[in-house]
Amino acid sequence: MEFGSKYVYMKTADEDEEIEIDDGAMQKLSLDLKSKNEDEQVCLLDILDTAGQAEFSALREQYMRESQAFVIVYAINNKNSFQEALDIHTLALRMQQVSSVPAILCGNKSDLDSERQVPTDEAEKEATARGMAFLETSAKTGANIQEAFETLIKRTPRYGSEYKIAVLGSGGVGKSSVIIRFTQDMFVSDYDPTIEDSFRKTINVKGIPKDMLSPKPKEPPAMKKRKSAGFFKNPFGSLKGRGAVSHGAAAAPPPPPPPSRPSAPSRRGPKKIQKTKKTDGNIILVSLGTLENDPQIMTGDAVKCSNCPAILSHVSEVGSGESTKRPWKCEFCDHQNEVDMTDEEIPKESQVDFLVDAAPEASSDSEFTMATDKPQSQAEVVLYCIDVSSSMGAQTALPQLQAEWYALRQSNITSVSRLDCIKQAVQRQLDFHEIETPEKKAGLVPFGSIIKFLFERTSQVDFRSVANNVDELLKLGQEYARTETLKPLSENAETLKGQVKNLGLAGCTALGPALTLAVGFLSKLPGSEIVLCTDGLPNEGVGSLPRDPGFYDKIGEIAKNQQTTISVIGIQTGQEYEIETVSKAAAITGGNINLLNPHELSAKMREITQDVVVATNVEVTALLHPYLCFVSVKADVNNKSVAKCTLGNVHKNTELTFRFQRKAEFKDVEVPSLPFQIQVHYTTKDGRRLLRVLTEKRETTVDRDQMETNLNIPVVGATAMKESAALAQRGDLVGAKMYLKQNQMMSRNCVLKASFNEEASSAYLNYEQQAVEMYDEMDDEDLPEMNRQANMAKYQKEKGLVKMTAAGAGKKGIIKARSKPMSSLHQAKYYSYE
Ligand SMILES: Nc1nc2c(ncn2[C@@H]2O[C@H](COP(=O)(O)OP(=O)(O)OP(=O)(O)O)[C@@H](O)[C@H]2O)c(=O)[nH]1
Repeated sequence: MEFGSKYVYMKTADEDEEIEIDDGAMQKLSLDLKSKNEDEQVCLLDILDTAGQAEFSALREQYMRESQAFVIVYAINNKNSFQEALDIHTLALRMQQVSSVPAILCGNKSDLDSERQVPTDEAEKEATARGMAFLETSAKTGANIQEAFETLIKRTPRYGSEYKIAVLGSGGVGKSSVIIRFTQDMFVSDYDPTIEDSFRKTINVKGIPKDMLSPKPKEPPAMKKRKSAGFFKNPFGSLKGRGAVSHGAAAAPPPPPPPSRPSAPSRRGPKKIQKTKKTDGNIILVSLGTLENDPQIMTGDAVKCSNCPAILSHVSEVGSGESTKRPWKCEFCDHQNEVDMTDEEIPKESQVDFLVDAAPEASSDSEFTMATDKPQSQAEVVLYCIDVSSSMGAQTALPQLQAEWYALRQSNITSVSRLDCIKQAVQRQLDFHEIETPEKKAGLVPFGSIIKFLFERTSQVDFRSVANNVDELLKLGQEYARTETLKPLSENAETLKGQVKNLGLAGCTALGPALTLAVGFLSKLPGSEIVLCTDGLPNEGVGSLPRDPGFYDKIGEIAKNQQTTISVIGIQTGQEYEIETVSKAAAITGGNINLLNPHELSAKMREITQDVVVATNVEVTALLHPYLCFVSVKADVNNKSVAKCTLGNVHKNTELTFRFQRKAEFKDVEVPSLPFQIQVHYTTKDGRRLLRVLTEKRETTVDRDQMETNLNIPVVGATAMKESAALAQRGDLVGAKMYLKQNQMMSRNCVLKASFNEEASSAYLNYEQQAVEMYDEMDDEDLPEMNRQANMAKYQKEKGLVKMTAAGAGKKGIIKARSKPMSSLHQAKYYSYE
């Protein structure tokens, strides 16, 4: 549990001041970061860790165009990676259409000198000839890591304190390791290929040459276009056109990058002034991904107050007395309880777990007996529902860079079909699961005008007569679950991969029926997942668009109730309405929604599997002291101090935020501190039902200054963006913009009052950067309002924002710190992909 401010701000809704905000473009508030030493500059590095594997290289084009400076990495014990590093440099120059670019070539893994394949002098000579700086580094020992980034900064023209840097190089050379060593001073020895990650770090650099400090006053193209850390993964960003789509035609050259928009609004009328109440730091943020961690289970049951929902915790004061009748005055409602517990049974930590139900024994007489001997456990099944309708045959031209890259490697691929991309992506996923989680069961549900279940064997589903009836389709799915066999990947991965390979195009798009059948099939397998891959033009049976948009809410609810997650991988077609409608089902179940260029499919598939379900059937109760009430969450009708929400499946990155304020009727009561409690009921992967109780006590204040100076900017920022996105999605774009601005102002005050505390300012700049981008999207008059609203989905769901906005180094790397090493088998397979 994290709070928006160190202090609970004790003002009621009516009491606090109003401010006036205009709806003009959101400006970056110039916060000039100054170092105490004159010859030193504060530099805020926004570092992008890119994918090394060719599989993910479609995104490189964007990095290369939009970054200001590059760290190009090879491994000294890998000759090929050196050659590739040089090729990457060549492409970077070509993409930026310049003859030189700020870059440093890093020969990483210098600690492995005995395996050296690239002589130092050869590499240095090449780097010098190409105008790059050069250093040999070791992420393992830390040698030259800091120096590498400082050297790069000294060669990069300074336009404000922010530097956008991309780290490029082949797979496995140590790009992520170099960044993690630099930002967090640690070394991660396991290998897990990166898709894309962002990190931030502020450093002071001495001795930046004068010509870099006052470069020509032209804005580098890079600075405007590249999204900041954390928002580069932009599922809906493609609405604005990324990559070119052509139907069956030969490769078309990609469109030129969109010109950067002037920041001043051009067509808008005079600025509107809005009066609004000041916002505050009364926020609680709960990261539910931690449910994955091993629970520290208390002996005995949770002890409840007999008057309110509170549970006895480490902040409770339990009097001494006979062991069976010890007094406990509830810190929430003041009720005098008598409890029967020993000192050992009183929680000592702010977070404790209680066992509610042991894992059910596997029984053989369950209604659905799967054809394996093992009992079906949680999160063990993933169904890929794959659209094979004729529109999936449309060809997409490869992005320019990727085409050049292939050309460089003597392959003349210039375009691929949507279905080809999906096939490749699913095959990779099967490979991945086969090695990493061989016990997992996977099945394919291709759909066009016919629907098949491709599990151990192939069955064509006879759904025609019930194509327009959700209940009948669900039933049919359930029937198939009784008869169809899903075998673990260790036994049938090869068969499945063969089936994927042979998928062919087939007529119309019975998307709704296929999805319903899949949901029906999984009805007795809580924690399972459906990955729906489609270009989103459903035109047969339930869910046909535009006839039946309500279907997607309905099927989403059904899936959520049975604890099935639906994720959507939508292909960019220009028909965004359809895909957004289909995606509602995913939003309801807490699944991922991605709309993307076909080239990014495998990356997305991988991302989905990395964002695993950590707990199912999750129910959260948040409890405030009766002096306080929740704002804008569904609080208990009779008791505004209790909020409940049912979340279903929870992923590693699921976060909940609550806002609260003082109740008007307790305006004059003085109280030095107040308790807060979050109770989470959840089912673990091994089937146990647990209750996690988080309790904290916080000091109060009525002094706005004290509350503001002690803000937790990452928490405030993350909440502001989420809530603002929610407002925009509900159609209140103006309210959303005001809200964002207001929080920006409050956070800025914090930084100013905290007298330029480095951590706070760096956290602020990070938040501001993201908020300005989000604001610009809401303000984008080139986009229809509906699309602007829809764009906000990504902000609402944006993962790891808090980690990203954390002061100083982005903490994402730590989250990424791989819990499980990738097997050497997987690595070998991974490297062998063409
Ligand atoms: N000995 C040694 N091993 C390193 C060093 N840097 C990275 N490694 C190891 O090399 C492997 C790959 O490192 P990563 O940082 O994941 O490589 P990457 O370039 O980000 O790889 P992709 O994500 O595929 O692009 C890991 O097992 C690291 O522990 C180093 O300086 N010395």
